[in-house]
This record gives sequence, structure tokens and C-alpha cells, in this order.
Amino acid sequence: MTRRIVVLNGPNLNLLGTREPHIYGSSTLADVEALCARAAGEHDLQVTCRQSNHEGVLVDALHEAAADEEVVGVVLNAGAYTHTSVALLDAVRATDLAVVEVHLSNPHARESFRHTSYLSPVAVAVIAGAGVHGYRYAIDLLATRRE
Ligand SMILES: O=C(O)[C@@H]1C=C(O)[C@@H](O)[C@H](O)C1
Repeated sequence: MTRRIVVLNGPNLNLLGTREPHIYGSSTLADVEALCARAAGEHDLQVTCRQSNHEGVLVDALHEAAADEEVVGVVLNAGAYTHTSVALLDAVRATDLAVVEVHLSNPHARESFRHTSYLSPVAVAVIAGAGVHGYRYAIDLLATRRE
């Protein structure tokens, strides 16, 4: 069985590299996904990366990850849906997925509406403000944690 980590990126993260680089950095989504593949490979894990601007697609991706016994966990940067999505919260709750919430920026140092995360209560960990390194930290955590 080839164990996998699923990396899900939400809305506007397809624009990484040109989207407010002073906040989100200059790495592109492709750079982030390549970093994730390298990090997973160091643990002999495969990685499946998906990005969507659509909440329901992200919900479906969580369901699919939960149904796949090869998936050891999910790295989720839900973007703005972090702050609004009961649907994503319910999807994580409805599964036994190990989800690590990741944010490139530190939402708590930004506008107040970003200080609330619907996902943090159901995440095994939250990594914010570490830029692209947060994705590696999340993968290292999921790869080494014991149930
Ligand atoms: O820092 C990040 O990766 C998160 C990404 C987004 O798109 C924002 O809506 C979040 O508020 C923060």
C-alpha cells in the first residue's frame, strides 16, 4: 500500500506568486506543490495536491480523502473559507481524517475577520505564518504522528 498525504489549497491560492507577495510570498502554487512532494518523499509517502476556488469541490476532496485508506492525512489551506465554511468544518467532522490547517500568513496578525477559523477546532494542528515552510512542517507532522 502506497501511503499518501493529500494537500488541499482553497480559493485564490492558484494566484500564489503574484497575489499580494508581501503577504503570501513569491512562491507559486507549483512551487508549493513541488515542496510538498519532496517533503512527502522524505517520508516515503506520495502526495496528491489539489486546488479549488469552490467550496463544494474542497468538501468533495475531503470526502474522497477520507474514503481512501492509503491517505494518512490532509494538509488544508482553505484560504478564505477558513473563516466562513461550516461545510468544510462538517466535512472534517464527518470523517476521521487527520487534518493539519496551514496558512502562509499569520491570520491573527491581520484583519479581525481572519482571526476566526471554523477549521481549527477539528484540526490536529494549526501552522500559520511560516510561509511555504508550513506545508513541510504539516507533512512532517502527519508523516510521523501516531494515531
Ligand atoms: O495565509 C494564508 O495562506 C491564508 C490564505 C488566504 O487566501 C486568506 O483568505 C487567509 O485569510 C489566509
